[in-house]
Amino acid sequence: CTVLTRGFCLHPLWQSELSVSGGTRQSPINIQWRDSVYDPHLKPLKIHYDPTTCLYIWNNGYSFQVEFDDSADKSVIMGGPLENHYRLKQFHFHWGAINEWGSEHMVDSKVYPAELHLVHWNPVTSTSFEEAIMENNGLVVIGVFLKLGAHHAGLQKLVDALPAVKHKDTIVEFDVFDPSCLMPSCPDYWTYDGSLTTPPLTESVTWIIKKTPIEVDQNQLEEFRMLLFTSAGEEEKRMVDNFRPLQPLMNRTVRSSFR
Ligand SMILES: NS(=O)(=O)c1nccs1
Ligand SMILES: [Zn+2]
Repeated sequence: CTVLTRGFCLHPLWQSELSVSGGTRQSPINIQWRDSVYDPHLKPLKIHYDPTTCLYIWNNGYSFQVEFDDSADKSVIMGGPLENHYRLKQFHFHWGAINEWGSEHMVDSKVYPAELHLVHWNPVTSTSFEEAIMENNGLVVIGVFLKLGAHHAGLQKLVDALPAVKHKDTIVEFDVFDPSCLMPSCPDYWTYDGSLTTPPLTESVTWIIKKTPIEVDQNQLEEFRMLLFTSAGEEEKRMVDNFRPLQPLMNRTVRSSFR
């Protein structure tokens, strides 16, 4: 490991990708509450997820990901800063080796042990997720912070499936799950224009970061940390610290939906 930040080695995936050359709207960022601007025109976010669109969970070598059937407008979000509806494609998490770090975004330099990303694409301007990745504002990712606290019953169904996807490129069927159960009840969010935080790091994301974290317990976080970056038969490398370092805000303003 050649790059040390926060006292640990960066996963090779990000070592070479620390900053996309010429990037002006990279993610994640540190959200400075006092610099965010309340925008009264921001609407409440509307979320309608159909639990039967859930397909499977798989380990893609840097997180575990739950994939959805996005062939129709069944699991969609709209409102908020959005001009039209967006379809849910997948959700995944980023987390640390210990509870002291793990999230990608920060709030006033406060870091959380983990962060959930719900990834959506714009079916009005693109014909597929893969195409939307390359479109300006082709994607919307909702970020939800996880903090150490009470057991999260909704998350536990997901956690119970993780041993089946311990190794990279393993997959397990996972049907009927409603990710709305992972949303905090507080409607408040920040929003800003950014990028994917894993390759291809394209600057196509409208980020919506929920202000209030959800609570998960120690055992649930430790189950995340039992996953592996490595495939079966390879020398085991625990899947931890799979987050990208902070990127410069540059010429961007973070808007808030709340005063
Ligand atoms: N971590 S992220 O949600 O920005 C993402 N990267 C690639 C596909 S979705
Ligand atoms: Zn992510």
